[in-house]
Amino acid sequence: MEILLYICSCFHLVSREGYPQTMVSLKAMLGSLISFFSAAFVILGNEFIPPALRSLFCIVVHYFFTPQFTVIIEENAGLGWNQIYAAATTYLRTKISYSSKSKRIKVRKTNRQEKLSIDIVVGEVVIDHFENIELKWKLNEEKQEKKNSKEKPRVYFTLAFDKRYEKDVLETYLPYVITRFEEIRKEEKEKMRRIKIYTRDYGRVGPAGGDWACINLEHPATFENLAMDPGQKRSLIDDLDRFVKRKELYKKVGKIWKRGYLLYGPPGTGKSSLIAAIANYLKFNIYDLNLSGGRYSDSELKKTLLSTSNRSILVIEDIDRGADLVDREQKNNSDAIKFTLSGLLNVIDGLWSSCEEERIIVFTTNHKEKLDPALLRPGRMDVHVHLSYCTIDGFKVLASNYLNIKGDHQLYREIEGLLKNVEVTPAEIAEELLKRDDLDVSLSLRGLVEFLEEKKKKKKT
Ligand SMILES: Nc1ncnc2c1ncn2[C@@H]1O[C@H](COP(=O)(O)OP(=O)(O)OP(=O)(O)O)[C@@H](O)[C@H]1O
Repeated sequence: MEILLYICSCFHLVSREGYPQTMVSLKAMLGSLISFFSAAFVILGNEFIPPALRSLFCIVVHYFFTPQFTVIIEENAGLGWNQIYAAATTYLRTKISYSSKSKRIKVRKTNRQEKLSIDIVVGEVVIDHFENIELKWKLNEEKQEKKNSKEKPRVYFTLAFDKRYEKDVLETYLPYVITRFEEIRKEEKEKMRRIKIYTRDYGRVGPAGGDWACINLEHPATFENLAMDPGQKRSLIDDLDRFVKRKELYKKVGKIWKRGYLLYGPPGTGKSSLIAAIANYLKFNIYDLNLSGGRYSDSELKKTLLSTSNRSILVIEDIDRGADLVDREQKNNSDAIKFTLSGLLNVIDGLWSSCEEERIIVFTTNHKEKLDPALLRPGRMDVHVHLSYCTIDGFKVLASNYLNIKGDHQLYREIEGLLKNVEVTPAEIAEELLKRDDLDVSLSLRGLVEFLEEKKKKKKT
C-alpha cells in the first residue's frame, strides 16, 4: 500500500498526504513521469547501466525538462518608455554578430557611423551567458486584434532561463544589462561627438576674458595619414592610451590627471597636424591659447583657463616666444603681460588640481633649444616628440595618401637616396605631389625626384 501511494504521489494522482487531486495537468504528469523514471534510472542504473550513458541521460533530462522561467519586457511602461526594453535592445546589439546563430539580422548605418550596426529581428532568438546562466532573448511582435487598427503592433522581449536563477536574473543580470546599456550609449555618444576647436577672439572679447569662440574641427589628420616615424607614432599612441586609462592611478598617487606633450621641429613637419590627429583619436576638443596675441593679467588668464572643459587639449603654440614673455616681466613694465610661461604652468596646475577628468596640454616650438630647461622636465612636458624632415617611411605614408600607392614603386630607391641627403618637410612633399592635376603616379614621382635633385644642388652651392 505504501509503495502504491508513493507511485501515485509521483504521478500527482494523490497528494503526498493521500488525498486525491482534483486536477491533473498534462505538464505535471509529464514532469512526474520524468522524475519517476529518473529516480528509477538512478536506482537501477547504478547497477545495470554504464556511467557514461547515465550521465548522458541526466544531461538530456536536465536540458529538456528543467523548469523554465520567462520574463516579459514590454516596450512601454505605462505612459513612459520601459528602460529595460531600451537597454535590452542596445545590449543585444553587442551579442549578435555575423557568426551568431540568428538566421536573420537587421543592419543599418548612418553617414556618421564608422561601422554597421546590427539589430535583433522579430522572432529571432539571441543566447546570452551570464556567470553560469544561459539566457534566451527573443523579440516578439503581436498585431492588434481589431481589424484595420491603426495602433502599432505590441512589441516585447521574452527572456527565458532556468527557474532556479530567477533571483539572480532579476537582481543582478537585468541591472547589469542596464549598466552596460548606459556604458554603450556613452561610448556611442562619444563616437558621434563633433570635435570643436576653441580660440580666443580678441576683437570681440573684452579684457575680462573667459570667452572662447569655437568651430567644428574638420581637420582630416589621423594617425594613419600622418607621415611620422612608425616607432615614434606607435609609442605616442600607446602613451595616450595608457594616460586616458589611468584615472585611478593618478588619484592614488595624488597626481593631477594631466599630461604634457612638447612637439618640436621645423615648420611644416606636422606639429599642427599631429595635434589634430590626437584630438580626432581621443575625441577631445582643442583650446588654442595664443599667448603672443593676447594681453592677459593673472585674473584674466585664470578666467580663460577656467572656462575650458574637461577631456580637452590645451594648445600653446610657439612657446619659444615665451622667452619674450619672461623678458617683459623682468622689465616690470606695467603694460606687459603679467606672467611667465612657468607662471602660467603653475596657474594651470593649480586650476586643474581639482579636475575630475583628464586634460592634455600640448606645446609646440620650432626651437626647443631656446626653452628654459626647467620647463622641459617631466610633469611639465612629459613627452617630447620630435617632428623632423621627411624620411622614406614618412614619404610612403604621403604617397599612399596622395597617390594611393599601397606597395612599392620603382622610383622609391631613388627617392630614398635623395631624402637621405636633402632636408625636406612633409608639407613640401605634399605640395609637390599635389602639383599635377591628373595625379599620374609616375609623373608625380618623377616631378618629386626633380624637385629633390634641385634642392640637393642648391644645398651644395
Ligand atoms: N607629418 C606630416 N604628415 C602628413 N602631412 C603633413 C605632415 N607635416 C605636414 N604635412 C602637411 O603640411 C601641412 C602643414 O603642416 P602643419 O601645419 O601640420 O605643420 P607644422 O609643423 O605645424 O608647421 P608650423 O610650425 O609652421 O605651424 C599640413 O596641412 C599637411 O598637409
